[in-house]
Amino acid sequence: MAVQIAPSILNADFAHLADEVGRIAPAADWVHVDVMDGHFVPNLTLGLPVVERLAQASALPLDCHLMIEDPDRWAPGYAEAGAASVTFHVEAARAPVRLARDLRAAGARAGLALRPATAVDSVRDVLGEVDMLLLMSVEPGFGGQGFLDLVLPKVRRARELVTDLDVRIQVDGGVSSATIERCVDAGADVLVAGSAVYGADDPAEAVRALKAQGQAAADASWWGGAGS
Ligand SMILES: O=C(CO)[C@H](O)[C@H](O)COP(=O)(O)O
Ligand SMILES: [Co+2]
Repeated sequence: MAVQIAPSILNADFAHLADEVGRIAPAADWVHVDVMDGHFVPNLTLGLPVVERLAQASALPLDCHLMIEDPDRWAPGYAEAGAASVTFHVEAARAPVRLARDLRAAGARAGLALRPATAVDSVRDVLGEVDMLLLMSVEPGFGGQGFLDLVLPKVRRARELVTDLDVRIQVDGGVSSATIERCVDAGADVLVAGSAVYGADDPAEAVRALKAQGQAAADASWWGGAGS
């Protein structure tokens, strides 16, 4: 299974978003768009109108990470706006199964996100309804935070639980050349990297380097190639 890199534009220049996506487009698999509402997390970023225009302007598929309250109400709009993947937090959703089905019906991949303190086993019965499980390795809200090692056993557990399912495991927060191997070795196959990519002189080259490092770790891992 190919390891994928989804650079987060959280630390990109918001005045030139389309250009910033263009800088990673030659190397990235997705562009990770962090939507924050100032309620679910103590930060406010961007919303539906920006995502709608970015989906039209971007050469990459949009991987929207919704850190918002009431995703049951708002998330399907992101799928309709053109996001290829829409991930909502289980801590905020009232009806995660229905919402995942709504997202898929709207043509998007459905993702379920867990804050660092939320146990993977709490969503095991829902995994058959989603395309991706996002495990946060920082408290959501800000880029540039230190990686929380506590995510690693959660990633391993998640990889065990999706053995017979077509579900990607995404790790988000503090992913860099110093942490990516541990994430992939545990079982992650989609890595979000914000500051490690946009803080580099050559963001596309940073993505290529992370991908090569991640793929080598996957090939050597206990689960390597086991996923679909
Ligand atoms: O969801 C997020 C924060 O809530 C971001 O995707 C994440 O923090 C990426 O930035 P960095 O790689 O700098 O940690
Ligand atoms: Co994110």
